[in-house]
Amino acid sequence: MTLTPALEMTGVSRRFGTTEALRGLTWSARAGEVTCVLGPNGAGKTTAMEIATGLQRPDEGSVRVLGTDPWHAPAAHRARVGVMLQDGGLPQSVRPVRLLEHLARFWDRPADVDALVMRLGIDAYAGTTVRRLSGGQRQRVALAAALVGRPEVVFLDEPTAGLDPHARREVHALVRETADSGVATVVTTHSFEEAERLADRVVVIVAGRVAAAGTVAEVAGPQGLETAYFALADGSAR
Ligand SMILES: Nc1ncnc2c1ncn2[C@@H]1O[C@H](COP(=O)(O)OP(=O)(O)OP(=O)(O)O)[C@@H](O)[C@H]1O
Repeated sequence: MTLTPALEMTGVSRRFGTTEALRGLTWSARAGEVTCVLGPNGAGKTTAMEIATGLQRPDEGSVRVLGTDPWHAPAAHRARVGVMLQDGGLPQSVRPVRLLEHLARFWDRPADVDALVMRLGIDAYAGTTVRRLSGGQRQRVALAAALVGRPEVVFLDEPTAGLDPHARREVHALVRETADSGVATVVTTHSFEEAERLADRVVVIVAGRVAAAGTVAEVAGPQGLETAYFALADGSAR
């Protein structure tokens, strides 16, 4: 495990017209750890993920992922970063296994597609095009797509939203293993239970700023994560 964070965001601001989505956001994530990002709807979590993956440019502040500014990063950097965003962005008319095999060819040392497919239960609907999959099935394909390149840093935006309990358990195990293999694994979630179960570190974003960050025990304190979260979210008015 390295001491230099795999991700460092310092003083990042991002405006959309009059909306200040991020207001001096400062946080980091380390290799070999699951960092869970919590925060109310509209707090800026997705914007932070999109900036970290180079899809958006911050108006102010500094961003380093594996030591590189993601906005100006070359293809070789992007190959080291996996991302699963909300709404997936998957091509619609392809069958899932074919899609994953296609994606795997972009990398020198991809994950074993068959193993990933079995692991996430994608084999059960291998013959169905992405368009016809349920939300949860599509979610699992998007997760597999984020991991197939064996990234060093992975951003998973609400990877278990809408999943049934079995799929959620499998995703949790896969997220844990991914982090244990040395990957900096950043997971946004609205579930306290998920954060308590998965997170090595928690970052709570409220109104575009970090309201608290640390281990689950540090952020939760004696009253538990849920109570601490509501105190933070209610205490930081926009
Ligand atoms: N492209 C955009 N144009 C205008 N406003 C935007 C855009 N993207 C995000 N916003 C606004 O920025 C703020 C932060 O949005 P963001 O999606 O990052 O929040 P979030 O924490 O991911 O929310 P959720 O939990 O609902 O996914 C919101 O007020 C949102 O309306």
